[in-house]
Amino acid sequence: MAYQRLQVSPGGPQNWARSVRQHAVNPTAAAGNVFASYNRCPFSRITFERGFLPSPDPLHRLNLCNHDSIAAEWEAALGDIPKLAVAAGGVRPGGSDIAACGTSTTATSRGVLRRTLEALPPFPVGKLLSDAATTLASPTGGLATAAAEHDSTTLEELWRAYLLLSFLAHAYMWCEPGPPPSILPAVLAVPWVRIAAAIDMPPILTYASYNLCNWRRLDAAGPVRLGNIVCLQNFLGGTDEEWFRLVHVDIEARAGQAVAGLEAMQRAAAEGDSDAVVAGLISIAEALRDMQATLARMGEKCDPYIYYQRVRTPMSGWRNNPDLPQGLVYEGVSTEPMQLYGETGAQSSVVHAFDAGLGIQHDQVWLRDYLDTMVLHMPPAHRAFLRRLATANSGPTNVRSYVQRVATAELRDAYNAAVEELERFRSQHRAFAHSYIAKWARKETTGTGGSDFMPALTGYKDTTSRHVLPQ
Ligand code: HEM
Repeated sequence: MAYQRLQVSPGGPQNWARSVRQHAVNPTAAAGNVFASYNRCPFSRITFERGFLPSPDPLHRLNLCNHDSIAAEWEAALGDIPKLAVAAGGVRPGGSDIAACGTSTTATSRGVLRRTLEALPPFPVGKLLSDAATTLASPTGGLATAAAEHDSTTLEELWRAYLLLSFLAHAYMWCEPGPPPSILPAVLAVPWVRIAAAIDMPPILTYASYNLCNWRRLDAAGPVRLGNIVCLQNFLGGTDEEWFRLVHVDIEARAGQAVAGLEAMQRAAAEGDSDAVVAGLISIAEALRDMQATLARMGEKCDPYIYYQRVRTPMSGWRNNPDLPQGLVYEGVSTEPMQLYGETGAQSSVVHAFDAGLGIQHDQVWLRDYLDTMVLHMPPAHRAFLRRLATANSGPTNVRSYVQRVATAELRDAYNAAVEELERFRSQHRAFAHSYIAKWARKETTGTGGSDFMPALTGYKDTTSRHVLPQ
């Protein structure tokens, strides 16, 4: 299936934004902009130590649970997902492939998982939003300071609520056997849309909720590295799912050494500081080598067959997904189905940031459009960061142009080494997409992010290598 054809859908990439605007009946709607404000959210600081991962570390549970029994009930349901999924019969292996082979059931079933989630009391969304608005108006500004202490309701709390509702909704959709339902019940849909709107995110499982907000350190003083991190939340659970996610978190942290210096590198280009530009380029190459070393460890504890059969399905969305060709109706929000891409590494800001820093342009429209759409699934602070990097490319801060103009061997070699490492990462990653997905698919399949992924990943890799500068 050609990716270009996949692009044509009634939903459109802005469908979620439009629906959210129309239906977010948020009593604190005026405060919506406050919640999405860049300098107060846990994603606003992009650091050398942890890159795009949030600071402080993600919340383990809603603080509201301390004095709200209904919030505690929702957290308990979240913790029970792996158990409920097993009791209900587990995910449908391999997504729509099995349906194509005629071995799945035809009608959507309502097993114990779906029945349990439907019976939850209304999520305390109004309380969370009004508490957050109050805290943000306070002198501490919503940051987790000593004064705010652990029980303060902050933006972190809204991101935790986003994770909670995203996992519960995707468990409802995908963690029972048989075809998925075409309607998400209001008990899940309404609070999910409202919380997502408040933090300016789409109501779908994103890389931010699946990976960025989903880890804790075993030794709180130790590094964010494999061996010292575990997941906060799983769908089915088990080593393979946990490891798949933790490899992403480790990669995000390792990228920090380079992404946090990208804007400084661009400024150095404008100031003609060649040594600083070379240093920035070397740090990109080093970060990419570290990222490859971590990605190479994926197979240690995440088996390709288990990944394909069990880990992958719950990440799926409802756009370009043959299981839900019309999309999904969010009951209580709209009677029109929404079409949204599922979770994918393409929503990580790291590779987008390196593309921007190195001036790599994906000229083919279908490749560029897909990455642009993935940016809409990132935290607002990261979108703003990528916009700044892209804007800088139109002036003297463009690093690639600077390297071409000054043309010393040292600059060119450092630039080419960074581009070559990015191409190696993409090439290695493409091989993983083949051995973890394409190899097992019995018919053409799309990524959980909805792309025709093998041609797309080849395209991104080839475009990258074409940016190596001639000697
Ligand atoms: C077994 C491991 C992995 C598999 C099977 C896999 C699969 C995929 C697939 C299928 C896509 C196409 C988009 C879609 O979902 O439709 C994709 C895109 C992407 N993934 Fe992964 N992925 C894996 C690990 C990772 C990791 C660890 C990262 C690191 C952050 C990552 C970053 C990306 C990026 C940046 C893209 C966009 C394409 C590009 O810019 O080259 N992936 N991945």
